[in-house]
Amino acid sequence: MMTPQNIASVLEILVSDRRTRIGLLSLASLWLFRYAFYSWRKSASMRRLDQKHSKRRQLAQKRKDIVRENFSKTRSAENIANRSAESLLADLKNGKLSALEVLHAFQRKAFEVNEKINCITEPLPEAEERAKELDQKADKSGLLFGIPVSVKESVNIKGYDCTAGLEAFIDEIVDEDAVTVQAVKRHGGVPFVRTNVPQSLFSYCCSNPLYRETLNPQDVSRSPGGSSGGEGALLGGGGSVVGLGTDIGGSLRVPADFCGVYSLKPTAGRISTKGLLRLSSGNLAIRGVVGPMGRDFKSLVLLSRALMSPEMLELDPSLPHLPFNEKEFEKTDRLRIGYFTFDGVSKCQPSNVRAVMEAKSALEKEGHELVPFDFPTLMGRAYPSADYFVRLMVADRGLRLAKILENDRVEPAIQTVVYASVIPAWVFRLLKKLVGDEDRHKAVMLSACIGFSSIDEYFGHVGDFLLWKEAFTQLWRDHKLDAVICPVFPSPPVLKEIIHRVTSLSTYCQLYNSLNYPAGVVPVTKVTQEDLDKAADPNVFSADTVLEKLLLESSRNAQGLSVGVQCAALPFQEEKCLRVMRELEKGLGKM
Ligand SMILES: CCCCCCCCCCCCCCCCCC(=O)NCCO
Repeated sequence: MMTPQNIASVLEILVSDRRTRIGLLSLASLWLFRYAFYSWRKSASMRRLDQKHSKRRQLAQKRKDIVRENFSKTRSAENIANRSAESLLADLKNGKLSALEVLHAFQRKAFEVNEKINCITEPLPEAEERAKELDQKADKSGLLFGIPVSVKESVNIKGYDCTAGLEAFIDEIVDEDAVTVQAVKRHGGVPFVRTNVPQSLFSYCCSNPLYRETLNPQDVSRSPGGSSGGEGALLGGGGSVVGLGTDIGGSLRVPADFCGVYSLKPTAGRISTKGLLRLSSGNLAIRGVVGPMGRDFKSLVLLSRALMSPEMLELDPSLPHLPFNEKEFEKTDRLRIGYFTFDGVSKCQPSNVRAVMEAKSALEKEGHELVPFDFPTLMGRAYPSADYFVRLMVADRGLRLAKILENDRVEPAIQTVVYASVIPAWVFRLLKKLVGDEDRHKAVMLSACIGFSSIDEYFGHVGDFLLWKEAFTQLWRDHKLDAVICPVFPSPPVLKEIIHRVTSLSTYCQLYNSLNYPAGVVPVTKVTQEDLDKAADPNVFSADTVLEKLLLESSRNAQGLSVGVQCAALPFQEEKCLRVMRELEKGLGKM
């Protein structure tokens, strides 16, 4: 038996022998040398990385200086940046406003907002020339003529690197604008700033080692959400009126909800994704999309029209020929709309349930029929929807992401994906057995960590996923629904300290990515003290899972923050989706 005495005597024998002593010493020195070498190599590579970041930030600063000098020449025009795209467009077309003065007003405002919440990565100095060119034009017919448009950093802009905060892409200059940016330009839009994102876009945060953290314009202790967080924050802060974001699991919708603005996640295949950072483009089960965001509803519609215009279709002929259908959007007949406030996975706090119920009343006021659509109960349980989503999102067990991040600093939000990928799947399989299904969020995450042991298993899973999608659509048809309204997120905007932990709570958004249905966000209400009192009362609301408890903590002092609602329609029915959003706006008295 190994007692301390035994060990001591073995050690004594070992060190008493000269050759063993030399051998042990050599081994120890070798190990020390190796350790020192790797530590030196790691710190040298981190120093190189810091230099690379700092050089890139200097370039962004240079661009800021150029732009600041340009807009400083024009007098301050706060009232221009406050106006909707529709009202600006009218004056740009009748010549009361020039594209250059509108651009300068938005640049000034965007810089002002950026000082407080760090939402732009850099401005686009070439916007100055573009605005001047537009001012020389006799033909002012574009849908976005002279309107400044902000663009998420991961959307390609010719002459810039699109990094998503990843070291691997710094200084990789792209040679063509994304199709959506080209479409914006064809319609006379003026891309003017690039907005911040979380590292890799694979989270609902908005922080990366290169451009650092963006804060929520409504409350700087909170996150603007992600991944189109810089966009949401800039729009919510008033520094832009329309912008481009992307979404594979809620990235257009969570930031819109958290920042009190509007967005539309289109059906994958409706708007061209050519020219987006290709991080998850190989995932054909859950497809990433690019879509519009707006400070107000009409501005959102304006950009939606441009992004679904014949001009966009001409730029990407691989898409089905479905130009924006004005007739469908303008229809006024009575709609049958389903609603739900629990998806079977993430329990909504009282403020978020109330938002849906107020949206329901608003739509009823406009003459529409609202019916409960309790799909989790009707389909057995909704747990599979979240489970399908996460498992398919990391079907490679995060290996691709881990490889891209090999020489990078890794943000907390994606550390789980990167570090869990080196742990064998059987460990998670065992853990899942031990933990069970009671904590729904833990169970979903553990499923994701297990991944697939063969392509055969993966194909089988995708096959089941397709059947689940069919069953959902059938249920929708059985209920004769035109659309559905539901929460965007289960709580008000989240504190920045915990935003990296909410991945498995964003199930209301992920649902429509799994289904590939269009879904838009409308801000409906603001959190009240009464909502918070109800949330804190265990007789009214009980948080079930560890993460729901965390969210509840995070909602303290959230009074006054915006809460939105999602409106969804069947695939390729973006116009109907926007129509429901319009009806909701009317019912809420905003139009
Ligand atoms: C061994 C594998 C470890 C995985 C553990 C962690 C599970 C993560 C589950 C999946 C995460 C999915 C996050 C999706 C966020 C999407 C945000 C978004 O919409 N981004 C836009 C991209 O254009």
